Amino acid sequence: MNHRDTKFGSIYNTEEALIAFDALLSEAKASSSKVFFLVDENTHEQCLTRLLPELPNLGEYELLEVPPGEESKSIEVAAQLWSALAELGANRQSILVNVGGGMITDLGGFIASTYMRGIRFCHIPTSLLGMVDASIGGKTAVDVAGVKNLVGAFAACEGVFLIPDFLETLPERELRSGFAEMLKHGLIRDASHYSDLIRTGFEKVTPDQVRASMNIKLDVVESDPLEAGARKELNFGHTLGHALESHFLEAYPHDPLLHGEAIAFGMWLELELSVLSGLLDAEIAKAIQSDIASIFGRLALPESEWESVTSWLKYDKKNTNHSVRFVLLENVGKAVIDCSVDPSLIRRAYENWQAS
Ligand SMILES: O=C(O)C(=O)C[C@@H](O)[C@H](O)[C@H](O)COP(=O)(O)O
Repeated sequence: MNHRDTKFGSIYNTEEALIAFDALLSEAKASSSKVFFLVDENTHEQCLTRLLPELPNLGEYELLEVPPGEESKSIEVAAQLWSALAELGANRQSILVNVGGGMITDLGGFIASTYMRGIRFCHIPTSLLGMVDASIGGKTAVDVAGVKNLVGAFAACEGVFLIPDFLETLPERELRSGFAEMLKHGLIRDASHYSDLIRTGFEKVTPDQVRASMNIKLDVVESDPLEAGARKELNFGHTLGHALESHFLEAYPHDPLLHGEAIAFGMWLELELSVLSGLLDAEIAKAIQSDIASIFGRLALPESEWESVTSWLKYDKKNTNHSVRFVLLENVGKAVIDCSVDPSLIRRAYENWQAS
């Protein structure tokens, strides 16, 4: 089978994914393990209804549904789901199947790894971001007090079943959001992956490119599963990106930035910081920043809002002794972790961004 076994579960690709998932269901049926699907309203309608008829071994199952959007990735929704699992008779033999984007796989992974101190779970990522990033590597989390992924745990799932056909169900904005994480993989580890993606564009992303991006993430995660060092590279664009995302969730709850959009702007800013810190050639940064702007547009952010954005930096998990640590680039494909940056440079990066 064309799959890759990892410390955080096996990854099954394309044609093999349905067969492998059906085999898991068959095993669950044989051992009378109760199966629960976690979906949001969109993935229920557009993905689960397409998936279920393809599964000859699907027996009885229970459905858990949450509203779409980052607001569902909360401790309150997690508590409702724990209660629902208990009421529906979930036990240590049960398996939770998370069908959705990053919000569903982060949330579902979190409730499964904590319910009864951990039940089996697997992911069927339906968004580009879920496929190349969120479903891989065992990070589970909910947002607390507005802080992205503040509470969670590393937990291994039974498997990630990758069905690229689900990309057809995605609105353009979601596809573009996931593309940001693919660009990130190229920027931190593989210049040719980056150029290939820029040549293709997010609208025409191919299953091969999805697999290539996923494999970059897997290589990083396998080398440092618990983020003691190299895995921090995957946080390029996320220090300021998460701060932007938290600010928008708080200030514009009905029109927040998507995760990948925030990360794209975060990467623009952290490229600028890489130049201002003397690590990266300004021309190289300018070319990538122009790629980012042509895909994600520009974001006008008044100074008063920038103050709010920077106030979220104190919660970043990479901080050391209360000092913010960035992941910067010294070249395309070469990231540097644990970079401390003078606050005046962060301010200049913002000013240059707004003037660009
Ligand atoms: O898997 C990782 O490690 C990452 O940092 C990948 C990120 O793209 C991803 O968004 C992750 O969920 C962010 O994690 P966090 O540790 O910064 O909350």
